[in-house]
Amino acid sequence: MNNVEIKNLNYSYVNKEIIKDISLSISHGSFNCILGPNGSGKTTLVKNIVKLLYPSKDTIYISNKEINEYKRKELSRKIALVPQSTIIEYDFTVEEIVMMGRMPYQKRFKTETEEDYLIVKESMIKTDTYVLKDRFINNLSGGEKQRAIIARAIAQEPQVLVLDEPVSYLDIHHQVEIMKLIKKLSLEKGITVITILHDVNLAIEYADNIVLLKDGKVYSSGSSENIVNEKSIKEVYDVNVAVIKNPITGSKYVIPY
Ligand SMILES: Nc1ncnc2c1ncn2[C@@H]1O[C@H](COP(=O)(O)OP(=O)(O)OP(=O)(O)O)[C@@H](O)[C@H]1O
Repeated sequence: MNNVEIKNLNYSYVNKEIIKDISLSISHGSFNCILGPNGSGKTTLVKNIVKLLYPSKDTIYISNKEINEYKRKELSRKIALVPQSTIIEYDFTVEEIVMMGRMPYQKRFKTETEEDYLIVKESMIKTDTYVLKDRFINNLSGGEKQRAIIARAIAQEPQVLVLDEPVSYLDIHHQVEIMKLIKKLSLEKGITVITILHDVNLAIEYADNIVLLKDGKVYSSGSSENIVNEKSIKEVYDVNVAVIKNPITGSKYVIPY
């Protein structure tokens, strides 16, 4: 069953065409990585998928329902975004930020329930942010803040989790922890993951499906076995690479030279 279906999506900023006739079928519970050079349209594509930008009618379907037919709160229960950077104007604590993930489930003028607090606590424990719960978000390091934003998205209990370069600010320990956590959520809870990554090798390790974007078009899409090779990486990123076998995992490993 497909969870996210994109049909002939085009998107332009003012007069500049960025997304050019993209079609993708993303199956329920799969782990998808979007790769491509700077400016190739990755963020613009995911902003369309979460309706931060407005895709034209009949181009994006979430659980077989056209995205424009969703009410905002209903869509927020289906799909959560971890953006590339998050600016928070006011001094909220980590716990308050993560609680914001529960807003799509709360009735107007009602306070948080015990269940909300439980889910918020679990989300913080999973992302290693529980120890930070009373700290102000704007006093945290980039990586700590990023983990809190991921906790907020998890607290949203989405069916589709969309992440824009979620590990860019993280040290190697937390990179691995967060990628493992996202993979676990995908496997155990059947969450569909769509994540932008810059690290091709990380994508090879975690993705069921890789989408290689070039100039706003899908260059290729499929398993790393099928689509990652010297030619595709050269054509998409304009860099020479050797693709070897990872001695630990047995999967492909890309070395630029
Ligand atoms: N709000 C905007 N108005 C006009 N042009 C924009 C806007 N946002 C992005 N662009 C342009 O659209 C193109 C694609 O940008 P996008 O952020 O989608 O690329 P990306 O692949 O995510 O890049 P990166 O890897 O650098 O994050 C770029 O040329 C960018 O300058």
